[in-house]
Amino acid sequence: MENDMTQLAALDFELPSRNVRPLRTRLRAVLLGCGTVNSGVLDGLAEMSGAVEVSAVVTRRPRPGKDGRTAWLTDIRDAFDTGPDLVIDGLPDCPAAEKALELAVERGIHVVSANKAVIARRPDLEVRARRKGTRFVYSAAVGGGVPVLETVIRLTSAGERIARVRGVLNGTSNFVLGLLEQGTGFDEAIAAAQAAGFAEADPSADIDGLDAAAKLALIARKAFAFAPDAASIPAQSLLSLDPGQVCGARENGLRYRQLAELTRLEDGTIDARVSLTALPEDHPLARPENEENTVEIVCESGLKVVLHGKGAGRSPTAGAVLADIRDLVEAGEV
Ligand SMILES: NC(=O)C1=CN([C@@H]2O[C@H](COP(=O)(O)OP(=O)(O)OC[C@H]3O[C@@H](n4cnc5c(N)ncnc54)[C@H](OP(=O)(O)O)[C@@H]3O)[C@@H](O)[C@H]2O)C=CC1
Ligand SMILES: N[C@@H](CCO)C(=O)O
Repeated sequence: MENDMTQLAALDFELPSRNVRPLRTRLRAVLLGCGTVNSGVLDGLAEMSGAVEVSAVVTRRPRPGKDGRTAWLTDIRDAFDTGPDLVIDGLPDCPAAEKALELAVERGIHVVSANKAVIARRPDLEVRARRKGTRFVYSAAVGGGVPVLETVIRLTSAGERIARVRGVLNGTSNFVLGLLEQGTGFDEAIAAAQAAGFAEADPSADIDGLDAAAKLALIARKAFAFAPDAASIPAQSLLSLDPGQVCGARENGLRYRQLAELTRLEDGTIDARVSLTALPEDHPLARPENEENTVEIVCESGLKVVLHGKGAGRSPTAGAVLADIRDLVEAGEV
């Protein structure tokens, strides 16, 4: 057959380039943590045409003292004393992170965070930031590079009522299940997820479904204006599965997935759960491989949106953090 592609006439239209377009404002930022996520953010900020000056980076272990205009510190309060407009939180779930976000909100500093555990546990921080008129955004906290919260927000802004959100929201558990299917042992599989930078500082959060539950709590805020307690969301641990069961299921055309689910019930209440489910291998939610996430959003109108992509790791997650930063700078709020 001849080439059957339609030739489209090109209009004179200049595509915007995010890399070269100068941003309107310049802001001072503090990076909390410089591990998997924030090391990628730091690299990305260097390419933002000088729109963001990093006044300090805080890590747990000391690093060389000063790098250009950036101070490398181990004390979070010292970093706040550099007078940031923005705090970029790439800390693990820990009391220091919770205190840092409290301090940022108290001082009227904008927050971009990837720290779903802390944000889920402390809905008051977002509420207080909103009252103060400062940004408190966390796109990277759910789905890594997959725009889950962004899509939910967009759908509700368009007047859609969300009925259900369901999918694989934890990259580590998916990665581990994939290795178990191939006969790898549990400990080895978790160690591989840690080495790849997918797992939480305490990987039991991934394995026991707590990370997925925290993500459901954040989705519920945007989908239903409701802040459930993530700790009360029932979650089934991967440890309840025998690795042989995972292998055996695969041989029979089934794939175990850690499924996170949020449903608006007829009486208006919200049901949330994280469970391990053996799905037929051609089921759309069986599709994510390795650290990928797949999420289905169903609206009462019948509209269904399926999102799929890398749910964890340096580059996709840093990309989502950088997009939040760029939105903030472009909005000219700093
Ligand atoms: N990794 C991923 O794929 C994703 C992670 N997230 C979230 O992003 C956040 C960061 O994750 P990730 O980058 O993987 O974590 P890492 O463990 O790679 O990095 C954590 C960083 O925080 C620093 N740190 C830890 N505790 C303290 C403390 N008490 N005071 C000062 N600094 C501290 C560490 O310092 P040091 O370097 O000295 O150890 C390190 O630089 C977490 O909340 C995670 O849930 C969200 C989406 C995806
Ligand atoms: N530990 C998380 C990081 C991304 O949120 C995961 O594996 O999904």
